[in-house]
Amino acid sequence: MTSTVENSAAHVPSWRSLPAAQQPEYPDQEALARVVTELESFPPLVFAGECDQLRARLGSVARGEAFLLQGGDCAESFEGVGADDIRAKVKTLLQMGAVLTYAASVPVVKVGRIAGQYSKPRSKPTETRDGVTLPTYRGDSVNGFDFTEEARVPDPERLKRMYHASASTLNLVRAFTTGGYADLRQVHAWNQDFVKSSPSGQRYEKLAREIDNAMSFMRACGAEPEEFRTVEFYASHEALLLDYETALTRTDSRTGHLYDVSGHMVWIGERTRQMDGAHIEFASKVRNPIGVKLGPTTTPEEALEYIERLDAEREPGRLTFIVRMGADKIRDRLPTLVEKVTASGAMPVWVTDPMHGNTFEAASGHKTRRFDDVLDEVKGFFEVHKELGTHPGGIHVELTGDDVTECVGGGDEIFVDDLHQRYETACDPRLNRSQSLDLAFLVAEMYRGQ
Ligand SMILES: O=C[C@H](O)[C@H](O)COP(=O)(O)O
Ligand SMILES: C=C(OP(=O)(O)O)C(=O)O
Repeated sequence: MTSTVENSAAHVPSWRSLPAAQQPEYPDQEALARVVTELESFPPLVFAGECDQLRARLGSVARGEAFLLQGGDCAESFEGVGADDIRAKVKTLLQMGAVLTYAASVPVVKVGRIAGQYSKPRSKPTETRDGVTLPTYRGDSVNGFDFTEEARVPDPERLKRMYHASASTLNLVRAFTTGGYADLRQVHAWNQDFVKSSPSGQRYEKLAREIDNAMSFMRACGAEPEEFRTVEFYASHEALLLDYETALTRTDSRTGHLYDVSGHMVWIGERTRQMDGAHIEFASKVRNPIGVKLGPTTTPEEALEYIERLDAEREPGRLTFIVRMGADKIRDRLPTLVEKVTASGAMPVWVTDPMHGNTFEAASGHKTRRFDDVLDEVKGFFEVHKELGTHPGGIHVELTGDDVTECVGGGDEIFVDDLHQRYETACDPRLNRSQSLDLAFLVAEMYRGQ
């Protein structure tokens, strides 16, 4: 991972002249220009070689040899850059990874929605409370969550805070995943604060004992691979704010290619995937593995055009389609997409995001999701792939390591009346730790049945 990445200020990025949806309207353009110049001088957050490695891992997923677990916050916050918060998220993903690897017997590629997920596209530009209308909150990278006029003004200085928050997070994630915390001999330790109180924790503990036995057996046979001690973990976020992503796009001196060094993988969201828009053009120019969210209105022709634009070489691992149709639509809409894409000879990674198509507002006013709808969309995704003989490549979920009450249902059931108890998300409702583990067990069962 020694590639040097140079600043690409000399390149005139083609995407800058195209319409870009969901960008903040900064009142002070000179301040923005100063911040962008500063960001261009900052070192990369990830190395180009790491992005290549993730592309290769996703290539295995595309070929049906591995499974992608992508998850983390809906919106990271600058306040959440504490060790406890980050550890809880990493721990949850490691536990889910252990469940999937062991119970589904498949290598799991672990990618966090982490260290860069600070920007949110919104349905409406404004929010009204008690007759007062203010600009909507667009993530800590843009404006403040507080409902005040001052907080809601987009501030370019926040782009620098996003960079520094991402750097600290990534630093800790790297320490956790390579410095001993992710050692498989810790499978029990990850569960310690959790096991007694929760059914999923108890189920996990049983699985951890089996993993322990399997490892003891392997050690007795003289085998203790490096993979037991460290975990490959990658960072991803939505490439939404093009001022930021462009400033962190650099030329890799090894190859001369552009890489967005703000994260290993970036995705283009449902609201910014316009074919003639700046986001798709941007994604077409960088060599990172790219995700595109596909909502229920996506046509097969569009999917094929994304492949032409983003993966003309048909390189397995380059393009991931993150399907978020809703539990009520996936069985109807996904089959034609998969059929036509497969018939074209392309081999994208197919991943289900069972969160974004299943949001509704509870009577209390909380945005929420039913665990059963999430599960049903995942089931639909597996059914479609089974029917077509294609590979259900992974899941993409919004989750947290904390015991929040944002989504209803799950084995340790949360009811609509519980939502107010710990509703902490800055934007969309996340699965809590227990619901995340429940989901991992159920997905492992579905994968085995495939
Ligand atoms: O996380 C995704 C979007 O940013 C989010 O669903 C938008 O939410 P909104 O419809 O409340 O704007
Ligand atoms: C905004 C998101 O999703 P989508 O683009 O699918 O709505 C997200 O994943 O944060």
